[in-house]
Order: sequence, then C-alpha cells, then structure tokens
Amino acid sequence: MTAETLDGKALAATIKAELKERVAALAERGIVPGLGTVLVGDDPGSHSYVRGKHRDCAEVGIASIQVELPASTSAAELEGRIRELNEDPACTGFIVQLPLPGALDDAWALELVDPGKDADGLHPANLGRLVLGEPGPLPCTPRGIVELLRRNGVGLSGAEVCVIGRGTTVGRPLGLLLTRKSENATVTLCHTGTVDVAEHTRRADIVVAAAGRPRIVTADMVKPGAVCVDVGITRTEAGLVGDIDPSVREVASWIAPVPGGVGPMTRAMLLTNVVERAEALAG
Ligand SMILES: Nc1nc2c(c(=O)[nH]1)N[C@@H](CN(C=O)c1ccc(C(=O)N[C@@H](CCC(=O)O)C(=O)O)cc1)CN2
Repeated sequence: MTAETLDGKALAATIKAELKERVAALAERGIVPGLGTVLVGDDPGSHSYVRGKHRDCAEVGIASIQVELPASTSAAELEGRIRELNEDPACTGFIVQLPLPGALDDAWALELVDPGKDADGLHPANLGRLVLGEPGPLPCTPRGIVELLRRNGVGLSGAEVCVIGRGTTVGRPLGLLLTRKSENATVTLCHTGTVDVAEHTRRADIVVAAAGRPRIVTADMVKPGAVCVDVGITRTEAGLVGDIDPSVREVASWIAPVPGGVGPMTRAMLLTNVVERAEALAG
C-alpha cells in the first residue's frame, strides 16, 4: 500500500478562497477584520510563520497589525504591548507567537490576551470553553487537523486516535477536541512518560505525531491502513524533517506530510478564527 496524501496546502487554498468571500461580505457592511501578531526575538522559524500569517491576511483582505520586539524585551514591556492590542479597535483578534524567548513565560503572556480577541484559542478561558464544550475560538493546529481529516472523508466517530505529544498548542487541546460529542473519537495521549508508545500506535486507526522528534513513528509502529498525521517539524541542514518516517507511506492509507499537510491548515484556521470573531461582532 502507498498512502494517499492529505494535502493541507491545497485545502488551505480552498479555505482561503471561502474566507475571502466572507471578508468581502463584511467589507460591504463597513467591517474590516484585523489580525495582530506579537513576535518577540529572532527565531527564524517564528519570523517565517508570522510572515506567512500576514501574507495570508493580505490574500483574504484581513488588515495586519505587526508588533515586533527584540529578545531583550522585558515582561513589563511585553505586557504593555499586549494590553495595547487588547484596547486597539482596529485589532479584532491577535496572537502572541510561541515560544517566547528567554525568561518570558508563554502561559503568562497568553493569560494577558483579552479572551474575546484570542485568535489562537489558547487563553485559559477559551481552553476552558473547549473542555466544557462551549463555543469559542479553537486552537489552530488541532482545528486544522480535524478539518483536514473531515474534508478528506476520514471518519472520526468511533475511531481510535493515538496522539503523540502533550504540548499546549497541539497534543493536549487536540485530545479535548477529538473527544467532543461532535467528533466522538477515542483518544490515547502518549508522552515522554509513556512506557511503550508503539503498543498504543499499533492499535490506532489514526496516529497524530506532534512530539517534534524526527522520524519517531516508523512503519512497524503503524497498523496497515491507518491514517497518519505529521505535525512535528525539525529543521535540519537537509531541510524540514517530520515526526513520521517516510517508510510509513508503505503501510498507511493516508498521510498528512511535513511540509504541506498540517502547517498550512494551522494558518488557514487562524484566519477562520479571525473572520468568525469579526462576523460575531458584526451580529
Ligand atoms: N501563537 C502560536 N504559536 C505557535 C503556533 C500557533 O498555532 N500559535 N504553532 C506553531 C507554529 N506555527 C504557527 O504559529 C506554524 C507552524 C508551521 C506552519 C507551516 O506552514 N509549516 C509548513 C512548513 C513551513 C516551513 O517551516 O518552512 C508546512 O508544514 O508545510 C505554519 C504555522 C508554534 N507556535
């Protein structure tokens, strides 16, 4: 078997075209959604992701507000810039690009964001809404994974899903999202304390690898016909390497690759959160 590709790049382009129409409809009512980004430090990956987010905004007609700060930024200064965006009427939603450098604490910064402007769905109040099954912005990567599977006809209800990685942006919220009644999957969340990861992945209909450890999922760990979603990105001299070994293609039915799978969907879901919020504000 050679796995078919879950093409996140193509799907993200379709979603952006859909959003462009919704943004045009808002513009006719005099409403322009505005996405703010707060980028601290000089990590090349973070800079590239934020540039991509603003390119996407331009493509669909969302206004961009960019705050760029040096790695030496103090907690007080960062807090001030976040509070400015909370108050800025042109900014309908914003994100703090993670991870923050040095001693700046990710969780502390996320908590400063007005939950009503939390375009990433990572504020504790919005994660709480996810736990309770209440409406609110959803974390972009988990939402992108669910959308990628759904729009390709991969069934989630009743599926055994093994998620590797318990990080705040992907693994943990993905577990919450997949176990909602609307998704109805059974989730096993593996992490560094899991004794035998392969024992869990081999039982799974869907494996999501979000550990950020190159090629940790190999063909012998995957049930024939399973769907595999690669989220981990490691930059090497040879290029980007995912968490899923290329040999898995011979065993899986579908694979979301790195690059071109979940990454573009993360960006498309950020735009979706921004547009949905602007529509809700417009009434
Ligand atoms: N505030 C946030 N910080 C971070 C998030 C997040 O959702 N919110 N997720 C990641 C980084 N990220 C978005 O910010 C992100 C990661 C990867 C991609 C992407 O398009 N990847 C491409 C490869 C691009 C490349 O690296 O050359 C792909 O997989 O095809 C987009 C966004 C951590 N921080």
